[in-house]
Formats: sequence, structure tokens, C-alpha cells
Amino acid sequence: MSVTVLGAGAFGTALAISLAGRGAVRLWARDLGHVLEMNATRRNERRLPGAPFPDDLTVIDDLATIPDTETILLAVPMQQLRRTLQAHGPVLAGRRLVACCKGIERGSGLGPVAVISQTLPSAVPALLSGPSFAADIASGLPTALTLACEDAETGAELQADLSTANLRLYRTTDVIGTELGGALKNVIAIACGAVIGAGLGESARAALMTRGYAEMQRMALALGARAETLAGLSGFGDLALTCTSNLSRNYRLGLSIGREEEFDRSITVEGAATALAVTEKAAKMKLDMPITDCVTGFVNQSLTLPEAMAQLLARPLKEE
Ligand SMILES: NC(=O)C1=CN([C@@H]2O[C@H](COP(=O)(O)OP(=O)(O)OC[C@H]3O[C@@H](n4cnc5c(N)ncnc54)[C@H](OP(=O)(O)O)[C@@H]3O)[C@@H](O)[C@H]2O)C=CC1
Ligand SMILES: O=C(CO)COP(=O)(O)O
Repeated sequence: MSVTVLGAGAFGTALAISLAGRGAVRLWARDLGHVLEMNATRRNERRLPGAPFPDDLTVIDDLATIPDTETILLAVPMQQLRRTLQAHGPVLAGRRLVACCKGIERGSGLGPVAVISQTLPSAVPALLSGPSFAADIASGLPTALTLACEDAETGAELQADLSTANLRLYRTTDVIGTELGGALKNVIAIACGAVIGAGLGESARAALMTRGYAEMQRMALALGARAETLAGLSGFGDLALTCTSNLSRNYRLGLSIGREEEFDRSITVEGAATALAVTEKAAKMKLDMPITDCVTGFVNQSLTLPEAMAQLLARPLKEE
């Protein structure tokens, strides 16, 4: 099977490098200058510096050239997914489309697979999610991810096609659980970064991770997810990685909030927009998501960290 990766950001580039170990891979970038630069240097210095391209990786600027049978990995930020699908609808319709983004869309409250289904009903959507930093994948370090597809047969095919020697995919048909695990953990990672940045301690972080996981489960189970999906790679696994590593951009945004430092707003931080989307969705569903609400307060600058801490600690005592 040959693959095209749409989106030459850090993650798309890392996946293209990894998959090129087992066959021809095309990496599409929207900016012609970027395409020419990558073709000349055989690297993506803008988004994933220091990772050389294997020979089997071709950088392209025209999606119309790809074969009809090709599977396409969509590696653009969540809030850009719908307009990307709309912009390339004629090429993407009817294909197997594997979303590689983590988040909930503002406005619709939908995850990536639902956005694909709504925008391009003839496509066969799937989702790749779980704990993995782009740099680790590009370096060939061992990584395990979840491949979610409602259609079990297609899911099994994609699992086989997209696994490599170092990238081990587990499959599930629980799409909603996989979507929410990957999306909601980023919000909790911002909260964890904030407590560490403010010097509130490792115990506070462990409490946030645990109670954050309870929030993740609350929303996911209410929407029909399976509890074991949240306990898997796209849930507990990614929560553990993202809430504890300086390599995570979501965690680093949190650190900057805790330290009252500026943060470069051009960096992709999926948890920021997702917090706003989830707070809105939780209100409609009448779900209690106090940690997410605090992160929303940080993002829209209506809440300070001391206020958030006081708010969380003053909540009525309850059973675990
Ligand atoms: N980085 C990581 O370690 C991981 C990331 N992910 C997920 O992957 C997704 C992408 O993140 P990542 O690659 O890191 O982000 P980056 O910020 O590195 O790159 C985003 C890419 O998306 C492209 N893009 C943005 N908007 C559009 C659009 N409208 N049409 C086409 N292309 C567009 C950008 O193009 P341009 O360069 O021209 O601006 C850029 O190449 C996120 O959902 C993230 O959560 C998942 C696991 C790991
Ligand atoms: O999703 C990721 C790790 O699994 C990447 O995390 P960040 O988007 O926070 O950098």
C-alpha cells in the first residue's frame, strides 16, 4: 500500500519518514516554497529539524497526482481539518482518510472522524492517536499507537499497512473513545504544566492527572465510549506522556501560564481551542468538568492560576 501524508508539520513529517521505511510515501505541503526547500535539503527544517528524509519519501505540492487507491493521512491541526477537507474535497472523497490530529472542533463540538464523516460522507475515516512525539517517531524510537476505525475490516487492514518495525499499532472500533482520549488529555496537560510552572508540586500534578482522567472518562462514557479505550494508549497512555514531558507543547503552554511568561502563539497547542470546545460541550451535556473549565479560564484570560487553585480546592467534598 502506498500512502500520502497531507500536512508537512512535525507529526506528518515524522509519520512520512517512518512509513517510508516500508514503501513509497508522498508528503504534501501547502506552501510551494516549503516543498522546494524540502526537496532541495531532503529535510523539513521548518517543522522537524534534524530528521533526514529516506529515499522513498517524495515531497509533493499537487494532490491531483496521487493514485486513486492511496490511503491519506491527515496531519493538520484539528481546527484546520474541516477547511482542509473542503479545500481538497474532490481528491479526498471516497478514500480511506486517517486523521492524525487530536482535538475537538470549536463550534461543532466534533472530533476528527466525525468532522470527516460530516464533510466527506463518501470517505472511509479512521484515526491514529496515542503517546508519541514526532521527534521520537522520526528517530525510529519504539512507539505504540491506537488505530481506530468503525469498520473492523478496514481497521485491521490499516493496522497492518501503517505498522512499521518501530511503530506498533493496536486497533479498536471505538472511534469516539479514541477521539476523546487524544483530545482531552491535551487540556489536562495544560493544567499540569501550570501547576508545575507555578511551583505547586508533583503531588498537585498527580492529583490533576487523576482527577483529569476522571473528567475524560465522564465525558467519554456519556458519549458512548468504552472505558477500556480511555485506559489505553489514546487516553491514559497519552495523558501520562503529555502531562510529564517538556517536549509537549500543551504542557509547555501550561508551564508558561504557571510562570506568568509569554508563550509563542504561533505554536500548535491543540488543548487550548479544545478546552473552549469541551467546556461548551460539557455545559450542554450537564457534565461537571472543573479542571477543563479552569484551563478554559486560562485560555480566555478570565481566570488566574491562584483563582483556579482556590476554586478547585473549595469544591464540595465527595466520593472518589
Ligand atoms: N508533534 C507531535 O509530536 C504530535 C502531533 N500530533 C498531532 O498532529 C497534529 C498536527 O500537529 P503538528 O504536526 O505537530 O503541528 P505543526 O504545527 O508542526 O504543523 C502543522 C502543519 O499543518 C499545516 N496546516 C495548517 N493549516 C493548514 C491548512 N488549512 N491546510 C493545509 N495544511 C495546514 C501547516 O502548514 P504550514 O507549515 O504551511 O504552516 C503545518 O505543516 C495535531 O493535531 C497534533 O496534536 C500527534 C502526535 C504527536
Ligand atoms: O500528542 C502528543 C504526544 O502524544 C504531542 O503533544 P503536544 O501536542 O503537546 O506537543
